[in-house]
Amino acid sequence: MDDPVLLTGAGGRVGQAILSRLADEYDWRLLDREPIPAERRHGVPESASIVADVTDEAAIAEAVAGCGAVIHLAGDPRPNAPWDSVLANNIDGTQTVFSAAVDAGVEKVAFASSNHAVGAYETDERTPEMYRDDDDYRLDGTELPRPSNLYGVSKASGETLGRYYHDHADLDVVCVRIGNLTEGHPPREYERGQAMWLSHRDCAHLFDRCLQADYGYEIVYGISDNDRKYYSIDRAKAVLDYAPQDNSAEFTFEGEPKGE
Ligand SMILES: NC(=O)C1=CN([C@@H]2O[C@H](COP(=O)(O)OP(=O)(O)OC[C@H]3O[C@@H](n4cnc5c(N)ncnc54)[C@H](O)[C@@H]3O)[C@@H](O)[C@H]2O)C=CC1
Ligand SMILES: O=C1O[C@H](COP(=O)(O)O)[C@@H](O)[C@H](O)[C@H]1O
Repeated sequence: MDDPVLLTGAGGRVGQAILSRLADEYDWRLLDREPIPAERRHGVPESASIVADVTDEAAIAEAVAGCGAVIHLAGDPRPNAPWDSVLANNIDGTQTVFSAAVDAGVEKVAFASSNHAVGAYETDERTPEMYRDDDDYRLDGTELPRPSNLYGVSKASGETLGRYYHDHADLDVVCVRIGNLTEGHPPREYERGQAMWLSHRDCAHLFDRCLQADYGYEIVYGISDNDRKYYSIDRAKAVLDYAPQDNSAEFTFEGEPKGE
């Protein structure tokens, strides 16, 4: 990807996992509604950092002009976020980004979806067994959304907006149902979190592949190669050439490295 890449939500947790490892690999444009301090730009110049809300059509049109790709992360990430917030930040904001991307002739958009788009598959009958490494239950991205909450509804809506802009405007879209991103170790003493752990380096690698690979419309799961898992990463491997390096089984339940 030689053209500039717009990274929305660049100042947040996922944005930092990506930028801290890939700052030198792309001609980034960073966008966040909060100013991004120098230490969180990782060498990207201030002139390439835009302070704007993703619901601001004019600002997003300007931000995306000339870009070849967008990684769209900006939004309210709280599983308990209220409807008014996810409606504005996650649904309206995502529609604004997809629409502006199409108008600007952007080639591909990687959209940060979530495990909460499908959280209701975790029924009382299946849990906690499905979080364990001896259970073979898998979601693979072909299943219908079954959101956990209104935040999950907003993420399913983003996936559907991506489908719409792919089908009607030929935009290449990959929706990454991100699991649980933590730095340095998997979520501590949390079976579900350890089954859907996404390490920082696997996160950066996965979004790098989203920028490099060829695809039309895809839904993939964004987790590390955990022994415990109920999300298949086969599609991400096949389509994106995703090759994760981390596995929550290399840590104790308390989150300490097991060592050799
Ligand atoms: N952290 C995780 O484990 C997971 C994150 N995700 C998704 O990944 C994306 C990023 O999440 P995090 O980095 O964890 O959240 P975060 O809250 O750390 O970062 C989000 C960033 O987006 C910005 N932002 C929020 N609303 C905005 C708006 N209307 N306009 C412009 N900027 C806005 C915030 O200022 C913040 O810097 C979100 O869409 C979230 O739903 C999905 C699954 C798991
Ligand atoms: O989508 C998200 O999911 C992760 C994991 O969910 P949790 O309910 O197990 O915490 C969450 O940490 C993150 O904030 C959210 O954006």
